[in-house]
Amino acid sequence: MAASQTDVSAISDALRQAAAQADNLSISQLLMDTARVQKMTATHQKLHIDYSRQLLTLDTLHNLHRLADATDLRAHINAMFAGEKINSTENRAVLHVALRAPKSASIYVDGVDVVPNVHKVLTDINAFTDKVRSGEWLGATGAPLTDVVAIGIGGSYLGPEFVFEALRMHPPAVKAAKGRRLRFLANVDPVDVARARDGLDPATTLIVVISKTFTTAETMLNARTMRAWIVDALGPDAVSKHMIAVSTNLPAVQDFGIDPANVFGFWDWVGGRYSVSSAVGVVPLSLQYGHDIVSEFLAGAHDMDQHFRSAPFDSNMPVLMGLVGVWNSTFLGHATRALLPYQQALLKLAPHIQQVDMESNGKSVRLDGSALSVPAGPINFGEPGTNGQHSFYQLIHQGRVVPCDFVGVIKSQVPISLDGEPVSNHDELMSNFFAQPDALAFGKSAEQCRAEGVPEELVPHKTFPGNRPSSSMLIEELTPFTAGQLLALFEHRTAVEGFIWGINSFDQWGVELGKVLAKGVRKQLQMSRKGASVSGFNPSTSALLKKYLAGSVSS
Ligand SMILES: O=P(O)(O)OC[C@H]1O[C@H](O)[C@H](O)[C@@H](O)[C@@H]1O
Repeated sequence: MAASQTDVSAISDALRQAAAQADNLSISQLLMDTARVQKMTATHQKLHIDYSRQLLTLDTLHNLHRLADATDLRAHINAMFAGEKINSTENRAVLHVALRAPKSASIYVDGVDVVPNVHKVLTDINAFTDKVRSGEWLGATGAPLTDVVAIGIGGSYLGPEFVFEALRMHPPAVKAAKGRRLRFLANVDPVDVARARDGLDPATTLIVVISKTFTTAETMLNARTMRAWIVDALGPDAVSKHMIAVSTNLPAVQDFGIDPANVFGFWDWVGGRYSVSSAVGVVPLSLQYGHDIVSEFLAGAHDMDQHFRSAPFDSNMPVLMGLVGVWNSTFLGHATRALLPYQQALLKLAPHIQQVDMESNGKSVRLDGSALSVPAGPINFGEPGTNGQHSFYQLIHQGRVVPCDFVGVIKSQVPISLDGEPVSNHDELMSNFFAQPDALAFGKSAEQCRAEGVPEELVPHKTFPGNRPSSSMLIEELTPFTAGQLLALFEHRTAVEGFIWGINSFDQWGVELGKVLAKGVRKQLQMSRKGASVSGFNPSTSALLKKYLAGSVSS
């Protein structure tokens, strides 16, 4: 994939020049150009995005598209879908798209079509989860397993929780989940263990241990803790009825003592943060909602995969969002971006996308190991609106500039209209969704404040600079299908940005060092609990450890 370096440099120079002059642009004026506004939208089925509030002229947009071409974006996308080993530091393919491909598709890795294996696992999951849900699979006491604790962390937790929450109040999902509970246990903190099993009875609980590697320290300790909870209550033989696993490491699962017949596999070409469409998400979500709902979710993700793969770039949602991201991050120099869903069901979207994006693109070197002049991916954060408005929006209106992605839903999953109220609850929510992007874009001048009679000494405090970029996305309805589309859309935005930056978005070496250092601390704590003194750490860590071991901050 030989991108033309000359073209990339020339186009980047043009974009840098445009960025240097961006202060002279006014979003409020750009918004008066109807043709531009129409051009800066894209609709795909029940999703619509409007990025006309970006500090972006049509000329600059054109140059961003040229940058995509010069960096061979199309070839990178094709290579990903073709199963090429684009995760070069781990020599792996990147094929989460294969997890939602239809049976009729063929995708080869090392000469093997992976699609039949994907569908074999899905069929096995459907058979197992049907048995649990119907009461054919019973616990050790003969009671049905109505509750599930899904143990896993990072990619083995965040995606499944996002989908679980997105569908919790979706009426068909509510019906399908009747009488069932799904809890997640991610943190190794004993408080999280207590929260996960609070009110649950081992006799009616199924534990799903989810770990790609089956070596993650937190997950393994939580698995042992929950196994002890089952064994203490029901005896050792109960484990085979009450514990199942999802992993790529079958020997380790067997060593742990889970029946190999109750393990659902996936593959090294599924990155942890891209694994919600694998057994990682499908097992807990099917236990809760049944496989029809999960199939719709996978179909939605597949639909977005197809759109990403085949739509022309000027109407390709993930590509357009990625180009906007590159513009804001690399050229305008914004270090952060906010994801602001005006939809409580999407409360776990931002936490999930934080991992998808920051673990993928939080890199400082290119694929060839050479240093980037500026780090690649931005800091992502977010909260549902309107909650965020009462929390951090002060900063995004009058403090630092944070490009925002607003997400709104047209039809509520559960509409409420109170007699006597001027608007429905959902209209109230959405009034804020429509108002905030304009508040950011237009701001409020000192003159406007004065015209309103604001006392002169308060004018600087009540002025809003405006000219703050955002995009607004509308989803017709939040369903399993659109939740799948949304997930894949954000996954692919991250890939687009990474491809243009020339980095490997699919490894995560940056998480290793802390894990290694924790081993030394763990050993020290173990020895110190038997009387050994603290040694081998720097003065700061030694002092902190001594206080911890002494149980007091004053020692
Ligand atoms: O699924 P596991 O192997 O337990 O890994 C869980 C998580 O831990 C790792 O540290 C990585 O940062 C994540 O990408 C991964 O999803």
